[in-house]
Amino acid sequence: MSDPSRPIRTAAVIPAAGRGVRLGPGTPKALRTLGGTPMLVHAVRAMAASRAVSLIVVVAPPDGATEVDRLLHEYPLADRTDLVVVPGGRTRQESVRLGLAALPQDIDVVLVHDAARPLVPVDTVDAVIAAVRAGAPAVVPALPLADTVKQIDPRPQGTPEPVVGTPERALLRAVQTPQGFDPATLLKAHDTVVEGEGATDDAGLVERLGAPVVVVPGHEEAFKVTRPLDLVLAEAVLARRRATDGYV
Ligand SMILES: Nc1ccn([C@@H]2O[C@H](COP(=O)(O)OP(=O)(O)OP(=O)(O)O)[C@@H](O)[C@H]2O)c(=O)n1
Ligand SMILES: C[C@](O)(CO)[C@H](O)COP(=O)(O)O
Repeated sequence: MSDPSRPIRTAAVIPAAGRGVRLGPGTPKALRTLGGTPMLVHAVRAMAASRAVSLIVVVAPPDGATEVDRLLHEYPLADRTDLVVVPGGRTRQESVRLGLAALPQDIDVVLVHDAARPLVPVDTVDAVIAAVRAGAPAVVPALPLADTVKQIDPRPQGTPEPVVGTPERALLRAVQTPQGFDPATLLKAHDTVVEGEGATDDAGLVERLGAPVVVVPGHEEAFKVTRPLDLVLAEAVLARRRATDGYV
C-alpha cells in the first residue's frame, strides 16, 4: 500500500527525437532556436515552471543524447527539478515508450509533452496535473476548432478527394500537450497497443484500452511548431512575452 504522507510526484516526458521534416531541412526541430534559445529548452522550462513537476525525462534523437544532455546543462533549472536525457526511437510512440522506461516507480502523475509545443503556459500544465490528481486516468488539453472539418475518401496525390462526411464541429476538439496520465494506465497502453494502429497521441493509446480520457481547456499558445509559419508565430509570441512578462 502506498504511504499517504508521501508527497505526490509528477514527472514529464518530453519526446524531442523528431527530425521536423515539415519544418524543412536543417537541425532536428527541437534544437532549432526560438528567440535565440533552443525550442527544447523552452519546452523543458515550460514543464519546470509547474511547481508540481520534480522530474523531466527528455527523449533525444537516437544518436544525439550526449549532445542534448550537454546542451541542457547550459540552461540550469531550479533545484527542485531533476533532468534525465535518454535516446529516442524512429516514431513518436517509440520515443515516448523509451522515455517512460526511464521513470522511477514512485511517480504518481506523468505528463507527456511535445518539445514542439515550446510555449504552453504553466496554467495549462497545472490544469492537466490537477485533473489527473482528481482521479482522471488520462487528461488532454484541447481547443474547439475554428475550421469546418471534412472526412474524405483518400485518393493518390493530385487527384481531387471525394468528401464523405462533415462531422459536427461543436463536438470536435483539437488536442494539445501536455497530456496527463496515471502512470500505470499509460504504461499499460504503451505495452499493449501495437505501433502503427493509428494512434497519433498518447491518449489515443489509452482510448484503445477502453479507459476514460477527459478534456480540459487548452491554450492558443500551446500550438505545435510544425510548419515554417508556426515558427513566425512562435517568435512573435515569445517577443511579446519578453516585452511584457519578463519571460527569458
Ligand atoms: N521519432 C520521433 C518523432 C517525433 N518525436 C517528437 O514528437 C513530438 C511531436 O512530433 P512532430 O511535431 O510530428 O515532430 P517531428 O516528427 O519532428 O515532425 P515531422 O513529422 O514534420 O518530421 C516532437 O516533439 C518530436 O520531437 C519523437 O520524440 N520521436
Ligand atoms: C500529440 C499531438 O501533439 C497531439 O495533437 C499530435 O498528435 C502529434 O502529432 P505529430 O504528427 O506526431 O506531430
